Amino acid sequence: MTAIETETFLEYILVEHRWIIVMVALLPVSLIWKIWSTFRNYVVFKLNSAPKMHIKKVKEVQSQVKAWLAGDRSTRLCTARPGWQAMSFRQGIYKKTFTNIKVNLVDVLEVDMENMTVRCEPLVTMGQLSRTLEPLGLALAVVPELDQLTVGGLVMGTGVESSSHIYGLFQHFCLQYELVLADGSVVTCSKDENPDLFYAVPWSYGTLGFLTSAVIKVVPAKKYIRLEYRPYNKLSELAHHFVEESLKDKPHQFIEALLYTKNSGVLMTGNMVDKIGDDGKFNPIGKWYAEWFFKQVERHLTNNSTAVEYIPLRDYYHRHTRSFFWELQDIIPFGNHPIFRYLLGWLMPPEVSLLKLTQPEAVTKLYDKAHVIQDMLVPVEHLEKAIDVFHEEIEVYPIWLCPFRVFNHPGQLKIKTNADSQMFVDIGVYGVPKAKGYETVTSTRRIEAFVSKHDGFQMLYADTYTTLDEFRAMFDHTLYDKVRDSLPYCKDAFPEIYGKVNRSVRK
Ligand SMILES: Cc1cc2nc3c(=O)[nH]c(=O)nc-3n(C[C@H](O)[C@H](O)[C@H](O)COP(=O)(O)OP(=O)(O)OC[C@H]3O[C@@H](n4cnc5c(N)ncnc54)[C@H](O)[C@@H]3O)c2cc1C
Ligand SMILES: NC(=O)C1=CN([C@@H]2O[C@H](COP(=O)(O)OP(=O)(O)OC[C@H]3O[C@@H](n4cnc5c(N)ncnc54)[C@H](OP(=O)(O)O)[C@@H]3O)[C@@H](O)[C@H]2O)C=CC1
Ligand SMILES: CC(C)=CCC[C@@H](C)[C@H]1CC[C@@]2(C)C3=C(CC[C@]12C)[C@@]1(C)CC[C@H](O)C(C)(C)[C@@H]1CC3
Repeated sequence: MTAIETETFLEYILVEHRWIIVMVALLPVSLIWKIWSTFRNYVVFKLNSAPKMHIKKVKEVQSQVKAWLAGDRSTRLCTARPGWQAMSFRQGIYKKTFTNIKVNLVDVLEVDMENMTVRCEPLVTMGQLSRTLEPLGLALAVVPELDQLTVGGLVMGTGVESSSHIYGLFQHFCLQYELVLADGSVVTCSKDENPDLFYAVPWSYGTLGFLTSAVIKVVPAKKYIRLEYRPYNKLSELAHHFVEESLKDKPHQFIEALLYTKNSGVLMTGNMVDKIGDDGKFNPIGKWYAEWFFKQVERHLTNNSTAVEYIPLRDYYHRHTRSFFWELQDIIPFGNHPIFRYLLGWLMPPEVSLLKLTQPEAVTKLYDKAHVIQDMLVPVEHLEKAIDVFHEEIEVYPIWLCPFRVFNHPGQLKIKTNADSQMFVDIGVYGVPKAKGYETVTSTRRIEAFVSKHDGFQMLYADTYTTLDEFRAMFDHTLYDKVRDSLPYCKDAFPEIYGKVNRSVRK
């Protein structure tokens, strides 16, 4: 990485040898935190008190909003969840000036086996949910892979994973939302009840109301994933098969690809199975001693032959958690070394919140200057062209490729076709850019322009450098504006989406 000036000795250690702080302080504290939250979840569940408490907890949210309403309304509203706890690189500066509403709703409320749904409060995490559903033989239709992602963040933002080519984004398999609005009322919405609000909530980033629960579709789950790895040494071939697999009438249940260079990558297709077959080996990739998943996948490229493995379901869902995709290698460079894995692998990964809390200004500057974290969503037919552009502008590998379907619903994600849905690909670039002449703002802006021109979208947990007009051109605000006009006090209480996601309101 580029050298950056540091002011104190502690800062020097944090920048140049961040792993020391991580090993000495963050990993042990993370462990204590994990033990506490597991214990707390267990007690709450055993006492089964959460469903009864839900209405009371929603009333607490309402009374905070009503107190704001009764005041001079000179500030706006956001959740009180501190920025360092959120699963993105940035923290919202607006949290300091807006009135913070405590939405302390952390529980799984109900699993409805008949209707195949789960009702959750917004702070339920993906890890908690997959643990809850697994013993019941169920899973979310799509499980965004990082354990700490929350239902609230995924509903108000978006979620995507390797089964999204079938089920779509997180919003596409959410059936109902319960919200506290700016006038202090509680409403529920679904495709049949308050449909405008229902379709405007996804990608609204908490600018229409506070989510207090969501009903989400679940699917039957099996014990293992049979995963087939297919290496390619030509981008056009990989892209062709990637698109072909995603568009099949009866596609594999999971599709994902990792590109290791512009022309080499591994396509993975998977299906749930109950038994381990004899055409491949059992690989529990979630075990503490297991090699990081993206490193294991890379080996299939070197072997240059198709291979099959059987992976336990939860291990598969959270396969990128232990190494934060490939981001942890910049923080703990020896994190994948066998000695480290066998001795301390069980402590991994460190809590993102603790990493964020202890991140000095100098590291933030370093990431600003010489690190990319972006997910760009483009119609799948532009995959090859997009990789060319990404290679020229950024040159970061591995690249994450995940196909997903966007259904032709009203809302901010407008597709330019009359068909029921359109296939997209999420191109995830995370790492240190190697492209000559890379400059954060100008290069990202060029990529954003390419994505917009090709009817794509940018994921907004990442930094957007678009102007308000460019942003409004990328995301259709017609329904969103209509809903904001119709909801009492909404515009007083919340800024527009852009006001919460643009680079200048985040640090
Ligand atoms: C309907 C339902 C409501 C829940 N409510 C909450 C909640 O309010 N707050 C919270 O923190 N956690 C709740 N949980 C469970 C919780 O999220 C996880 O179980 C928790 O993360 C503990 O995981 P574990 O791996 O330590 O427990 P584990 O012991 O591995 O798994 C959970 C245990 O719960 C049992 N179990 C699962 N579903 C049911 C059910 N419907 N009835 C009886 N037993 C069941 C499983 O058999 C298993 O023994 C709920 C789960 C369900 C299914
Ligand atoms: N695989 C995937 O799909 C991945 C997705 N992500 C992204 O990460 C984000 C989720 O991270 P997470 O830490 O869970 O969420 P965050 O705390 O980052 O919240 C994201 C947004 O949702 C709003 N929000 C959250 N809860 C509520 C609520 N109850 N009511 C109203 N608004 C709410 C927040 O508003 P406020 O600012 O007021 O708190 C914020 O604008 C999403 O944007 C998602 O796209 C990241 C990695 C992987
Ligand atoms: C749509 C998909 C699959 C998105 C995956 C996004 C991940 C790669 C992102 C989400 C959270 C994320 C921004 C994060 C980081 C890297 C990239 C992550 C893991 C890191 C770990 C980079 C190092 C930083 O110092 C810090 C610890 C603050 C962040 C935390 C969040």
